[in-house]
Amino acid sequence: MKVTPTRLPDVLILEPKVFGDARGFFLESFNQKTFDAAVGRHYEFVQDNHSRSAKGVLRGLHYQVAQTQGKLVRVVSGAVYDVAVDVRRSSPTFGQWVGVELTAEGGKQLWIPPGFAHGFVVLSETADFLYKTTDYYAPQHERSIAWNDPEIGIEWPAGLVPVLSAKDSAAASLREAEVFA
Ligand SMILES: Cc1cn([C@H]2C[C@H](O)[C@@H](COP(=O)(O)OP(=O)(O)O[C@H]3O[C@@H](C)C(=O)[C@@H](O)[C@H]3O)O2)c(=O)[nH]c1=O
Repeated sequence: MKVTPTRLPDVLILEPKVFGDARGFFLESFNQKTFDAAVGRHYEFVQDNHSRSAKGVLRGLHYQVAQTQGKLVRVVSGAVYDVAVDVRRSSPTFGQWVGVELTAEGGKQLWIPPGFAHGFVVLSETADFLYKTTDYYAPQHERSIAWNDPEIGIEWPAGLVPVLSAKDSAAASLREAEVFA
C-alpha cells in the first residue's frame, strides 16, 4: 500500500495495491496489519457506513466530541472532493484543512483520525461513499461546522452551489463550535 502524507501531519492518503487482470481487478480495501503499519498505531473499527449522494450534495463538516471517530473513507462509484479540518485547539494545525479528490477509479482512501471534522462534496452525477469508523455513531455528541466558514477558508471546487441538509445549513462557525482541547 502506498502511503502519502498530507499537509496535516496525521491525515494520510492510502492507496491499496491493485491487482488487475483479464477479469478486472482485485484489491484489499482494508487490512488491519497494513493499516496499523501505515498510521503507526492500532485502531479498532466498529462501524462501516455507505452513503449515496447526487452531484452537488455536500455533507459536513462533521465530528463527534465524545465517542470520537477516526474515519477511513473511500469512493466506490463517482467522485468527491473530500476535506478534513483539524479541530484540536492545542494542535499547531488547529483550524487548517486539507482536501483530496477521491474517485472510484483512483482508489485513494483518506485516513482522518479522531480530532478532525470531515466533509465532502459530490463531483459526479452520483457518488457512493464508504467509510469505516473507530467509534459508534452518537448523534448527541455530533457537531457540525459550516462548510464555508471564512475562518477555515476551504477552497471547494469552483462554482459550487452545495445541496445541504437542514442540519448542515444551520451549522456553527469554528469560533462558536465546541472543539477538542
Ligand atoms: C452518520 C450516521 C447517520 N445515521 C442516520 C441519522 C439520520 O437519520 C441519517 C442521515 O444522517 P446524517 O444527515 O447525519 O448523514 P451524513 O450527513 O451523511 O453524516 C455523515 O457525514 C459525513 C461527512 C461524516 O463524516 C460522517 O461521520 C457522518 O457525519 O442517517 C445513522 O443511523 N448512523 C450514522 O452513523
